[in-house]
Amino acid sequence: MSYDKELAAAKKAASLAARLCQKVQKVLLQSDVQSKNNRSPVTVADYGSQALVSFLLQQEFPAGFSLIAEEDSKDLRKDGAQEIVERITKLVNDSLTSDGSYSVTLSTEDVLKAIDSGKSEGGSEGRHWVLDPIDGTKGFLRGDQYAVALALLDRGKVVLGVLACPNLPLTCISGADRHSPNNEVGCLFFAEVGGGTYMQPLDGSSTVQVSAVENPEEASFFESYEAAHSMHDLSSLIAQKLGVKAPPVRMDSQVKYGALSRGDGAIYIRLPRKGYREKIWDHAAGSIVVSGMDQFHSVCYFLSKAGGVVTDAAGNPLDFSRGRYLDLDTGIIVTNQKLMPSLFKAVRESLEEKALSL
Ligand SMILES: Nc1ncnc2c1ncn2[C@@H]1O[C@H](COP(=O)(O)O)[C@@H](OP(=O)(O)O)[C@H]1O
Ligand SMILES: [Mg+2]
Repeated sequence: MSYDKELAAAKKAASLAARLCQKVQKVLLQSDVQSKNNRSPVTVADYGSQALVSFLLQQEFPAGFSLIAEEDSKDLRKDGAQEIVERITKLVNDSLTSDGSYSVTLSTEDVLKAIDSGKSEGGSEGRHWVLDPIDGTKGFLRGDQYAVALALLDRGKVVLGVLACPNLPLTCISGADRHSPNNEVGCLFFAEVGGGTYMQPLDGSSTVQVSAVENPEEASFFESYEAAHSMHDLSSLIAQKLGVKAPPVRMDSQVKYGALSRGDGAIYIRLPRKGYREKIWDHAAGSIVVSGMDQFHSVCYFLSKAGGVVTDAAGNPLDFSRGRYLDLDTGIIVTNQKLMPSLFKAVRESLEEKALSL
């Protein structure tokens, strides 16, 4: 089955949302940033991105539309939030107008409704879109990396994924190529089941060929920038056992999956503390961008030769069919098939050494 129409719509929606985010990141107002009740930050760009993607996908695929997305409009419907809702609405309408192919103007209520369309519970039946409107909000606020991450599930499996990464350089971010004179940023990664993974500039249309990591021992490994999101001491022990020489590359969001898919690194280790529940929108698009690659279509020589794998820390594939959460007891490991056995050995030994269980 082909998902070409869905992929084209997803690329367009994620690109437009990324443009909205770039605009906000450039001139971030204090009032643009709010705090959710779990105390994590949320911005007008998170809401605007979700409203925009939700609206565009619903226009395109109205029948049985289902979206699982991170944000909801609860805080925006509270007293005193009118001004921020108007700001979000203007951002969404400006983005639609800037594209030229839409002649609609959304009301504030349309925008709130579009945000709330993301409340689906997902599951193993039917099709569900999965959206993180800004993955890496903390990175976004720091002026660092973030991604608009959009995927489609069909009967519980990820069948396409798009990662819009506005601040990721077009060329390799680690190793010898790091000092490339080309400092253009903005990448769009996309993958469709059976179709391979591609990357193109966010504001262009030609595919780019990126450099490849050839020696796994020299390859960088990736982890979260935020120490609260992943145990850095444990991943450093794992890397040491593997003999990885390069220091870890710490970055926010699923940009890590995108960068890994093109060979900027060979390993991504994510080891949250016990009790944290991973959400499907934080991994759906990234996982297919890495694992959707094959020898003929991938932009990445190193991973494509070996094949990208995304599993939990015990080596099981991630299960996206169980609703909004991944419900893993363990962390997430991303690598290629060749490195898998030695990496999992190092993971097991390190967990034992730190007296942590899988
Ligand atoms: N304590 C925690 N442990 C693990 N992940 C966490 C966390 N708190 C937040 N996160 C998730 O980490 C995501 C960012 O990923 P990364 O750690 O790779 O930069 C956040 O996405 P949002 O920014 O969309 O909220 C959030 O979902
Ligand atoms: Mg988010």
